[in-house]
Amino acid sequence: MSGQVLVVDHLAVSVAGQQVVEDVSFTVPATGITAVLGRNGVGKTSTLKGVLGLYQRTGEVTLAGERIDALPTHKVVQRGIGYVPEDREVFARLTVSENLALAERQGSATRERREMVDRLFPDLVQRRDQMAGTLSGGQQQMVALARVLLNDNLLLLVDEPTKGLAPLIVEQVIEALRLASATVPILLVEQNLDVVRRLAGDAVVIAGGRVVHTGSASDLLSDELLTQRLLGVHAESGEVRP
Ligand SMILES: Nc1ncnc2c1ncn2[C@@H]1O[C@H](COP(=O)(O)OP(=O)(O)OP(=O)(O)O)[C@@H](O)[C@H]1O
Repeated sequence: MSGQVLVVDHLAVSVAGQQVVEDVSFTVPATGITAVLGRNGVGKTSTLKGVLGLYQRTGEVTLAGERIDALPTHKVVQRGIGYVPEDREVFARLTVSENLALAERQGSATRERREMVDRLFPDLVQRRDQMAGTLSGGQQQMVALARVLLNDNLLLLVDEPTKGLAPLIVEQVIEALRLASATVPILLVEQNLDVVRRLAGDAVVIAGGRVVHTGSASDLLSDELLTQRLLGVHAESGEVRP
């Protein structure tokens, strides 16, 4: 396989008849974490949903060398894209182990994968009989990540995993993402630039429905003027602003 797991070429995305992503092109390397950055409402989430086919899209999307842009969402997922949505979305009134059991795709989860997930998230092993709704935000994020790691994915799309979490919990999520990214490449939407600096190899910046910058995340974030211009924030001061 080439060095890219995902190639997005001239993707346009519409929701409720309105175009929310105009023309987005970028590639995702087959290893590590690639960050999608941009001010609020520029279309980061819609880009992920366009790749998944949840929103109507045009353009070319190629996963591991095969076009997936004409496929319905369930086929995209079967080809090997795991999605961790914003706000985690665990089944609150089911236990941790029930949440995980429901995520296992037929023929994909193996004993080795279950053991790997148990090794990555020992906290979840201890809490397997706890209702997911009573977990902390960070633990819920671990459930959400564990669910996609149970399956044999080529790529994970992870949307704002640290949103609304306390700093200590953010540290746990960073560690979980770091461990997860050693097993599968991740396309990460993230507003917290400290998290991006610590995790991401590459960054894709969206503005006005288009990609306005691609390149090394650390090069971008070490360039004060560029970060300020593209994201409206000084690199060392944390969150991307509207
Ligand atoms: N389901 C929807 N119905 C109507 N409009 C939508 C819907 N989803 C997204 N939009 C609109 O599309 C635009 C892009 O939204 P999107 O959530 O993709 O941006 P974002 O960059 O992820 O923003 P944020 O950082 O706030 O999560 C926004 O103007 C938003 O209001």
